[in-house]
Amino acid sequence: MASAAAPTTSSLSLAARRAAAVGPAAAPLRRGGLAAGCQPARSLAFAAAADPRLATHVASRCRAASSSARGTRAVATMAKKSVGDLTAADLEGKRVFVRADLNVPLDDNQNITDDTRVRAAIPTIQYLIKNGAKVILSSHLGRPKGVTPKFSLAPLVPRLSELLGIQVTKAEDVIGPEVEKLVSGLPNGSVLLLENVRFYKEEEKNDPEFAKKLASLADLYVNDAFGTAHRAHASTEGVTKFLKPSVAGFLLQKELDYLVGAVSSPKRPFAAIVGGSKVSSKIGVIESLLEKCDILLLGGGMIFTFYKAQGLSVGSSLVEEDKLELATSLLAKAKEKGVSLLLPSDVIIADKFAPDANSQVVPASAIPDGWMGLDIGPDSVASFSSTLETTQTVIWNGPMGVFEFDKFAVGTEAIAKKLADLSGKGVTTIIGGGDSVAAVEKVGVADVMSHISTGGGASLELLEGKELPGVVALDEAVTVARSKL
Ligand SMILES: Nc1ncnc2c1ncn2[C@@H]1O[C@H](COP(=O)(O)OP(=O)(O)O)[C@@H](O)[C@H]1O
Ligand SMILES: O=C(OP(=O)(O)O)[C@H](O)COP(=O)(O)O
Repeated sequence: MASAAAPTTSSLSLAARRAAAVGPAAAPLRRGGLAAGCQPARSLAFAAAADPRLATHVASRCRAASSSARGTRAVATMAKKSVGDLTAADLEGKRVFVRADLNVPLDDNQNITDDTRVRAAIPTIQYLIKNGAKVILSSHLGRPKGVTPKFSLAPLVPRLSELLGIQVTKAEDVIGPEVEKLVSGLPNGSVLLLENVRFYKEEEKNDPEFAKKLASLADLYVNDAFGTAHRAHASTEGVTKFLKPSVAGFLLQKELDYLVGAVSSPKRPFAAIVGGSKVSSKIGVIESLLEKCDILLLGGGMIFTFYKAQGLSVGSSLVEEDKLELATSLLAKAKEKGVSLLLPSDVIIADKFAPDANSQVVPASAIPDGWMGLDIGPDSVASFSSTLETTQTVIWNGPMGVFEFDKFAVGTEAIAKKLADLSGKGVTTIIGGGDSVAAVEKVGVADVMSHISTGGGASLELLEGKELPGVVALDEAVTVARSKL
């Protein structure tokens, strides 16, 4: 069984949580894709920052086009009414319940150590306050069991106020008379942050009575909590039954545009890079991407299960013995679908699972007993890089090696730099949450990527082709496309 254990996710910060061609050598690439101008390329992200309504309209048009062109259920059902569809006439003086994902990492002194999710929540809130709404902002933080002071949302207030340029008020509770009093005193264009919604166990139980109480605070609902959209909780799903309209915020919409829209109708060639520790946790993603991509590059701990399935010696590398058949069938499936599946041709091996392990580069077919592969080697980096040069869209999920150890972060960092380089050349680059986001941030190239997901679990579910309850519950924007399905 596996002898190399990956660091546990709980030991990492949120950010950190947060080739030998063995398939067909050079299978012909499928062509096709969506009409020009309908790719959610970087220009859309910039447009969203400058004028969210513009981005909304471009994105809606693209989603409508992709739905009718391909008739895919996932794309059509993800076409949701947007906050950008609401005007000042809809919003002025209205109480708007905004569910955001402000689940940020805090240090021992309650300082925010990564404010990505706070910054990502700003465009929606800003749009609402500019249009005269009264924003009732809700989020969870951590996984508290009941009221737990260290999980209070109080540390969020200064950063939110700074980013919004107004003083955000905070309620001491989530529902109840005190909160109602604060809401009734809100002036237009203000923000009231509710306390951690998970202080109520009814939240995660999606209790209808609790959802009704949340809803009673407001006139309409905006869900911008992408990172929590895979949870059917009272503030993400239940509340929509009592508030109309229920619409998507700009962040949620952008995540869907990239993780569903760009992946369903990519500019081709479309490459997927999948890494991480185990093949078992990425089966759904690999199977789903095999239906869509032209090229699949595999890295991380999972490659050793593929090597072993092909009869190679893997030393004491991470192997899932019960997934050998699965690995063989995934290779066969790639061949059948005409997808170029590349495994690394060389690896960096270590004599122990530790940052100071002795290491050497060996061909994938020559891992000695007692040594374990912890990163992809230089030939693989070169080969993956030249393959990526041919692409127009790349999605990446999972590191190429044990990037938490500097010695074995080289492959992951090289891929991050390559994607940054391609992004600069107009390739759509999507980083699908989890540890690859941490790697991109570590290399300092996060800003140049087309899209970096703010949700690990949520992006994984989307990439597996699942629908997210927090999205499904929102009002539809496109009715014509649905009726064609
Ligand atoms: N060769 C390897 N052997 C053991 N663990 C690995 C290897 N390559 C990567 N990992 C580990 O995989 C973990 C990330 O896996 P996973 O959680 O599946 O990815 P993600 O968070 O991106 O979805 C990292 O902690 C990394 O150290
Ligand atoms: O951090 C989150 O998810 P992620 O770790 O999968 O990115 C979200 O805030 C969801 O939190 P949860 O997994 O406690 O529901």
